[in-house]
Amino acid sequence: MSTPAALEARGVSARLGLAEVLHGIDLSLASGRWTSIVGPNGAGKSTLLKVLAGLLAHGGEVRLHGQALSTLPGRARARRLSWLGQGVAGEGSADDLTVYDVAMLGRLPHQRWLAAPSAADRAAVERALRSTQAWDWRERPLGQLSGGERQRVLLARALAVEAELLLMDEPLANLDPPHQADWMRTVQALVAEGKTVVSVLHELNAALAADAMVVMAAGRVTHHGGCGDAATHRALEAVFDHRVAFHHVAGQWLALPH
Ligand SMILES: Nc1ncnc2c1ncn2[C@@H]1O[C@H](COP(=O)(O)OP(=O)(O)OP(=O)(O)O)[C@@H](O)[C@H]1O
Repeated sequence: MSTPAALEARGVSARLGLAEVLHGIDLSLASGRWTSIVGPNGAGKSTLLKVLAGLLAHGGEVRLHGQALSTLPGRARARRLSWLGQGVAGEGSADDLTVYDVAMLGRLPHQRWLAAPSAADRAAVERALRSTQAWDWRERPLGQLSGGERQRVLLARALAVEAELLLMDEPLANLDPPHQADWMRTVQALVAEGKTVVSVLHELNAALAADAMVVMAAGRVTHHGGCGDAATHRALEAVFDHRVAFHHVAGQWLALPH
């Protein structure tokens, strides 16, 4: 790639329980671009994203703009790298918090210990909640929201960090079509500002709108290339048992299952 790498994985392996689920992954993700990670269930996509975020013990090395992630102090890493995980309702201790306070959690890496939020923190939270159209619910507890509403609040929390790099695991889960389109516009705006976005996506058509795609199967990267490249489409066909076909419609690639 001609653009510099925001994130690099070198010889990365990872275990969950007794099983090794990532095997020798080498990857270089371009800065200022949106990369989608796709592959069948169990391929290791979420595990790889957690390793790239520094959230999971692993073999090998992950570098953020050339610096080993393991050498970055936690707060500095949390300011530079924002994480949106799979927010399953009822599993989080945040359910009793208001929407506003959940989004404010995204500002923790910017705040001094026990300090009250600054005007900049409050402005970032308001911007983030407004951009995901969650501002009107700011007084409601997270636990009382629908799945899609909750997802928009968790996205706002990730945006409120205002990090240079955003890692998102299935960000479109539970979102209705207009809010999926809004998410894509948000990502495009972030990339236009020079930020780097990496997202695990099951929705192939959304994933094909990215700048680049990482295809995974059985704990390995089988392909990394442009979303419009024939080689990328062949790699997707291979990992999905030749049950997807690609069509170029109205200026964009669509993948249809068959
Ligand atoms: N605690 C665990 N112990 C052992 N294996 C696990 C554990 N958790 C997950 N795995 C296995 O690790 C592999 C990778 O899981 P991962 O969640 O990274 O896959 P994924 O590509 O994100 O899948 P999906 O598309 O279904 O979300 C899977 O085969 C899964 O069964």
